[in-house]
Amino acid sequence: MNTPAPGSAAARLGSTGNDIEHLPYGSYTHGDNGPRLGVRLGDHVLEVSAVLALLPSGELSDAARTAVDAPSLDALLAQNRTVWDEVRAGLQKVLGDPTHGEAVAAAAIPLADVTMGMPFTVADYVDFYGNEFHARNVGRIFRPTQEPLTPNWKHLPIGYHGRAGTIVPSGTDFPRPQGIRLDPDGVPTFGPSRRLDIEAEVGFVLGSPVPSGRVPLTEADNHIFGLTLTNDWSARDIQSFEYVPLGPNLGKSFCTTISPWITPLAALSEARVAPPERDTPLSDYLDDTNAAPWSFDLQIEILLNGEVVSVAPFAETYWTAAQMLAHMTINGAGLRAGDFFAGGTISGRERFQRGSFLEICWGGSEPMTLKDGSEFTFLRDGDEVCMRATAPGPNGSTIALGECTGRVLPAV
Ligand SMILES: O=C(O)/C=C/C(=O)CC(=O)CC(=O)O
Ligand SMILES: [Ca+2]
Ligand SMILES: [Mg+2]
Repeated sequence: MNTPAPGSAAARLGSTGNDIEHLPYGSYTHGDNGPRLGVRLGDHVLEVSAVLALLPSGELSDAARTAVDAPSLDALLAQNRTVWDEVRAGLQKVLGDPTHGEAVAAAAIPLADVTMGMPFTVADYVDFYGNEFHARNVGRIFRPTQEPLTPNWKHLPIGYHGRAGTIVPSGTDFPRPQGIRLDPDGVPTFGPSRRLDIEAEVGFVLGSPVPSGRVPLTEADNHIFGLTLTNDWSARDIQSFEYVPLGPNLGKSFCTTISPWITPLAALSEARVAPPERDTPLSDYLDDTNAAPWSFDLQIEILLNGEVVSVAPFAETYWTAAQMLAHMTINGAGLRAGDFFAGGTISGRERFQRGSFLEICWGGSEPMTLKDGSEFTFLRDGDEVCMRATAPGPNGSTIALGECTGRVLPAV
């Protein structure tokens, strides 16, 4: 990797996974100050507007200066790729410059001293179903007498609209959801979920609004600002009773956790890989035969109470984020700054590459044995799930995505 100039903030503060090639954004509160838009360098957060104020006057556009003088990413998302790139280049310039190293390091705040909030205001939220291994597994478990893959699956990225208002930043504990599910005798009964689960996903943050419709595959880079690890907590018993025929609703709308750090797309330039080979001809708007590679080499580790229980390979996801975005807008629907979509539960070929306990433990019929010898199927009160991932970064660096953690509290 490029060694940062001695004395620069990058040299003083940067660490593997969070060096000058990464620079994820978040919204932090420090004592009575904040929330403010921050950028992460090593185990510190820096106020973006303060860092960019160190650029020589005239080097930053008014649009960029105004957008970062803000509590979160919202104003920056409302700008466009040119401004996004300008801000990142400005941060890299200041943080790599030894002249500013001492001042920036003195103003840096240890992560242990801040509270991270939602990095942006979620506008609309869509959750896709883009991974073929997951879709086949869930099909077999939920609909054992039918073809696992529905007839539409290879023709379009299936998705449903989720609940934007219950997306929370990592570290937010939540009570076990309650709802109507079948009791052991098959009678619909109200009560706490008995099949509380996770879904390991990558979420994509959108910006550069389009008032109405159509973001072609070639424009995806101009609208996908960045990405974040996402856990779409799912109450399988509530979900499996309610979802016919309109899809998931309360079984998934109680809480969705994201990492508070949004990794900019530019930091993942080296992690981009081709998606799995397509075996079904696609409509022109989805046909990515000759498109730039739009998948990512990301291995997502899933930890249950600190124990790694699965490693989910994102690159196995069949539909790409560019295709999902093209699909979301092909009917004329525009996009707003802060729109967010998750790509679907990530699973691979092997059992311990699956991104949900539903799949790993096959609907509860195949418990897994934890390190302490106990058997596990679905989440218990007090369980904590953490997701983390690394990817190859620019110039030989490593990108460590921000962690996505949550804990289940007893039902209220
Ligand atoms: O009913 C089904 O086949 C599956 C439902 C889901 O798993 C929904 C979901 O959240 C999609 C995903 O994350 O892949
Ligand atoms: Ca999901
Ligand atoms: Mg959810």
